[in-house]
Amino acid sequence: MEKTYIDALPLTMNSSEKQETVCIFGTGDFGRSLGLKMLQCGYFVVFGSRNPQMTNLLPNDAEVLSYSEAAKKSDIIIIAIHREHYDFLTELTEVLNGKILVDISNNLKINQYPESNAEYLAQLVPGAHVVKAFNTISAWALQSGALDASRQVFVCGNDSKAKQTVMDIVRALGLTPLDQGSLMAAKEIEKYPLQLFPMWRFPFYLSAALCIILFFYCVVRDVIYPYVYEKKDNTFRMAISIPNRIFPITALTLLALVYLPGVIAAILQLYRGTKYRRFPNWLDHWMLCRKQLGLVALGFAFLHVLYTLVIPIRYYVRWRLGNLTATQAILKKETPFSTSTAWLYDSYVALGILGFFLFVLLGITSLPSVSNAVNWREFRFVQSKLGYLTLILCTAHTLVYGGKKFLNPSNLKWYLPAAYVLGLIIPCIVLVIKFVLIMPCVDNTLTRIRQGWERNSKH
Ligand SMILES: Cc1cc2nc3c(=O)[nH]c(=O)nc-3n(C[C@H](O)[C@H](O)[C@H](O)COP(=O)(O)OP(=O)(O)OC[C@H]3O[C@@H](n4cnc5c(N)ncnc54)[C@H](O)[C@@H]3O)c2cc1C
Ligand SMILES: NC(=O)C1=CN([C@@H]2O[C@H](COP(=O)(O)OP(=O)(O)OC[C@H]3O[C@@H](n4cnc5c(N)ncnc54)[C@H](OP(=O)(O)O)[C@@H]3O)[C@@H](O)[C@H]2O)C=CC1
Ligand code: HEM
Ligand SMILES: [Fe+3]
Repeated sequence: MEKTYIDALPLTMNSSEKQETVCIFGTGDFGRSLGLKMLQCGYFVVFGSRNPQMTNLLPNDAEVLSYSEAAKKSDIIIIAIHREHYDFLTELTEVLNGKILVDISNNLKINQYPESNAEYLAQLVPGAHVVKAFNTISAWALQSGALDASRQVFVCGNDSKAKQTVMDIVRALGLTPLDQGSLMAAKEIEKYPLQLFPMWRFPFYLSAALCIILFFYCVVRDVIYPYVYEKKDNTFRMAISIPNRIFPITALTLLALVYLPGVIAAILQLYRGTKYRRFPNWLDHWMLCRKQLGLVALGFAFLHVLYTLVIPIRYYVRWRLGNLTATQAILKKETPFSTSTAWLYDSYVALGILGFFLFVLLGITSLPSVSNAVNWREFRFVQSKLGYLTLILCTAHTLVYGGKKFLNPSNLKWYLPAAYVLGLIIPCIVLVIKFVLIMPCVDNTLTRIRQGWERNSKH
């Protein structure tokens, strides 16, 4: 028989200690991958199968029996079968009674059934202890070892001893068990593998909407307006200069929206005079998505820096510079050096660089390997204190860039101000309110509330 890759693997450790036996129902993708992993981690595995003689894909150290025979061999039975095929388990209630049944199943869509698969299994075999686990791990990741993405195994069950036993197996396989409580949590756990970036949706939709609105705004001001009034074809601006307005303004707006909920939370806590009331759902959800908002903002800031780097090599910039020089040479006219303008340009670029530096630092601290290495106070110092400093620097960068243009009526086109003015609205609101909140009289009250003081305390 040709050597399959399975034979080559050093499957079981030659340990004298008693190998715990685990039974796996189902010899499909997941059953096989989990069985192989368990053998490698020192367990003895018995497979239950409809056709025990078909064992070529299974590790040779494993035993393959009929479902009823296999169930007798172990107190722990992992059901690696689709929920649709559970009904045969009702014929095995005798032998399954008192045993731990591990439900690992997922469905194809959220809320496909009224109850979770694990609760359905508990209804089918009421005498067994059903524990939900492993459903967020993929068979492929188990097999290939590329578990970095999903090392976490969400576990829930009504019998704490049974849950502990399963969590010990999860740890023995080198995975991280997360106790989610009673079997009622199974419904939520079965949703996890079906969700697609749940916390990234709001930031993505918001930034897409911002980019679209800003694109049309800039096209009206920078392309249509000059065409109507000066017959100038500025359509080429849509390649670099308009994106280099859209991206930084989106980055700045999103950055401000990261800190706006903290400010709203503070105002709510001051207004209510307590911290013991839940925030409205929209604010809670917004708070929970701040990391994703911040990282998307950082992405746009990176784009802005890249687009800015290419400004000097753009044909339009070099043409304009060359033209200006030639005109000055012909007219023998020189533009006197203006220190204030030099100051203005260098300072706004310097502010942008410093803002961007801190922005990247925020991004680095949000990497799990870094955020796990700092304590909560350090994390909050970076994320909150330095976060606000980032917002201040980037807002100042934009304000100084706008400089005097801001007040110049000729800058209005069809009464529309320059796009960067729109980008300054939310950051300035956040910074002004934050400035009020850190006033000692306000800050002391807020700190007391956050330490548990209540204005209308009942005790
Ligand atoms: C690039 C980048 C990366 C980021 N990465 C992360 C990240 O990894 N993790 C992260 O959390 N944020 C991240 N953020 C978002 C932001 O930096 C943090 O959320 C930061 O802590 C917000 O600070 P804050 O002062 O606005 O509010 P906070 O410091 O969160 O809160 C201000 C006050 O509000 C109260 N409060 C806060 N949340 C609640 C709540 N849910 N219920 C009741 N009271 C509450 C607290 O008492 C707190 O003192 C990132 C931002 C950026 C730009
Ligand atoms: N694949 C994955 O990455 C993951 C799978 N899961 C869950 O694990 C369970 C198994 O998934 P997977 O291994 O991929 O599925 P497969 O279809 O590959 O295997 C299912 C196994 O169930 C057994 N079975 C028992 N009765 C029936 C029946 N009537 N019809 C068909 N098969 C039957 C079969 O084993 P036999 O022929 O030996 O009886 C079959 O091999 C599912 O609940 C799935 O949601 C969870 C996380 C990830
Ligand atoms: C290395 C860092 C940075 C550099 C060198 C830089 C440089 C520049 C330059 C040269 C401009 C003018 C662009 C033009 O005239 O076409 C500009 C505009 C702008 N920058 Fe930056 N910047 C940096 C970081 C940032 C960051 C981090 C933000 C905000 C999060 C930001 C927000 C803006 C905004 C809003 C504008 C105005 C865009 C417009 O309306 O034209 N910049 N920046
Ligand atoms: Fe969410």
